[in-house]
Amino acid sequence: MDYSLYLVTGRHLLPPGVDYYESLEESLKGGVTVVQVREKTEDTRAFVEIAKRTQEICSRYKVPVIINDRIDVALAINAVGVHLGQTDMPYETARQLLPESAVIGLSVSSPEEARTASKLGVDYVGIGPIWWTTSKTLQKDVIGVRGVGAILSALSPQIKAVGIGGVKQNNLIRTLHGGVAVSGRGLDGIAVISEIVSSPDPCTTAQRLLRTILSFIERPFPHFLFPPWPLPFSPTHTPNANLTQRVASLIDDTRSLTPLVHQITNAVAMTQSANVTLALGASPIMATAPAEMEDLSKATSALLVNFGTIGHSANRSGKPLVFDPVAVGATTHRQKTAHELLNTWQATVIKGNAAEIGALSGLKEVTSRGVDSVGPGFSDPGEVVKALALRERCIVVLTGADDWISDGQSIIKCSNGNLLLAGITASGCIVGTAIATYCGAINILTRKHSKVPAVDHGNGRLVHGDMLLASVTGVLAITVAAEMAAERPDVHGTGTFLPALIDELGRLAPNHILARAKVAHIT
Ligand SMILES: Cc1ncc(COP(=O)(O)OP(=O)(O)O)c(N)n1
Ligand SMILES: Cc1nc(C(=O)O)sc1CCOP(=O)(O)O
Repeated sequence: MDYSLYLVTGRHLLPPGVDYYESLEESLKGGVTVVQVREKTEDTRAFVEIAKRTQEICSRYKVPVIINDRIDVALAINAVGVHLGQTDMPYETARQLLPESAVIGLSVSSPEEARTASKLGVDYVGIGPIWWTTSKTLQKDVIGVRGVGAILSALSPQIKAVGIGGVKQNNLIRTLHGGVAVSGRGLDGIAVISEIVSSPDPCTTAQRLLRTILSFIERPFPHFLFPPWPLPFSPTHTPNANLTQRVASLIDDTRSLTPLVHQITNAVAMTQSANVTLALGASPIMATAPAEMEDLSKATSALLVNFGTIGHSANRSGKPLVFDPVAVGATTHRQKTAHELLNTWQATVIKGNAAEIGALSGLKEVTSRGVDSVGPGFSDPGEVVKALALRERCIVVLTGADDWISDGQSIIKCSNGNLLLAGITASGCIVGTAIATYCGAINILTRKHSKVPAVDHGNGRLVHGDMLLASVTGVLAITVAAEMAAERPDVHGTGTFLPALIDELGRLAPNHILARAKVAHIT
């Protein structure tokens, strides 16, 4: 069975005047790999008739047919198998009634149901509902892509898995990219009704869906979010150059690339963030009107957002998205919003202090007091960032006395900085600004040198370039400049420190990084 593009039929959702069998044939031409006949209102005789004709058409394309719920109909037409819900006939009974070779799938919507399905030894599971859908009245909560990840983590690796519920072309990449277990296991396919059935051109729609699905399922780097291919940034870079050398060069390159960095941030941080962007040689734009987000996402190099709902445009345009979950642990509202956001768009980098990263990770070692962190700190901060990076499929940056950065594989510890940094407002925000600036610069460089199109989801990547390097560079730029500022004779406290910091960021050069950076590659 090839589960890549699993069509569940829905005759009630066909466009007016479109014949079901013609639409089915078009979707098969487009590459649908398995068809489930789902009839909720027809009587048995009509169901059998529809299933039989469906099977005749599918057999011409060598595509297997599965029957929804009804063992008797599956037996009547000698279907390849059945799909059962949690309240349908028990799996064990269906197994006894059906031929040994029959494929049996089960719907699951929680890790517990996935563990039960694993014990039963079903052939595949349908995981959902991933997104909201009107194709059926949902009895369960939407699980989101992170729910898919949790279910896949609980599922036996032998059991195949398709995702279902509200999957459309515009959320397919997020679904496949985000719906991944911590082990790196992803979905084996996507099941859809309306996106194909209601399409005026089911063949083209199926083709497009399949192309994207295959780019993820056959992805060459299954465990990497950002494959560490060598990036020929400039003549000063060699693929094997060490991290500090590459950071130093990126700081230099950014001044000539002048990335346009879109930032949606707190009023208190806005001026500072804009000044830091300028000092790093980039260009800030602090627009907030929702109506201009789509246009801006095409022109900008990166987006930094604390709380907002505009991440989709950046994802669609293939631009890096830095998420700063400011004080996420401080209120239930912020926690709910952060989870909703992370469910619906893909962050490239999440940056936070210990309380923010702890809240997103569900850890209690550090808690929030407003925007600040209180508590003993994490016993193993490297593992905390690594685990969150794996879960959220992005880079995670934990700021503090030491800064910890991980892409889910490597853990990097940076130990620069000065206590005065903690004394100015929005110091965390400006680290986000610097990271977004370097993500933007890397995005420009990668596109320029590897000649990838503006948006290329062909190989399952949302953004191109080494965003781990960008994150380390952002952290080092601020912390090294902070050391330089604090050492100046004209700096006497936080009041004089802030303008000095902007000055030092403005003159920050590769030699400062090379002389001062304290970077440890933990793994
Ligand atoms: C592939 C796939 N996954 C899930 C379902 C849902 O099945 P079920 O829970 O039985 O709900 P109904 O389809 O019967 O409404 C499915 N049909 N296919
Ligand atoms: C049949 C079905 N089962 C679901 C589940 O979550 O178990 S969601 C769903 C409907 C899928 O249709 P569409 O692709 O149009 O959203």
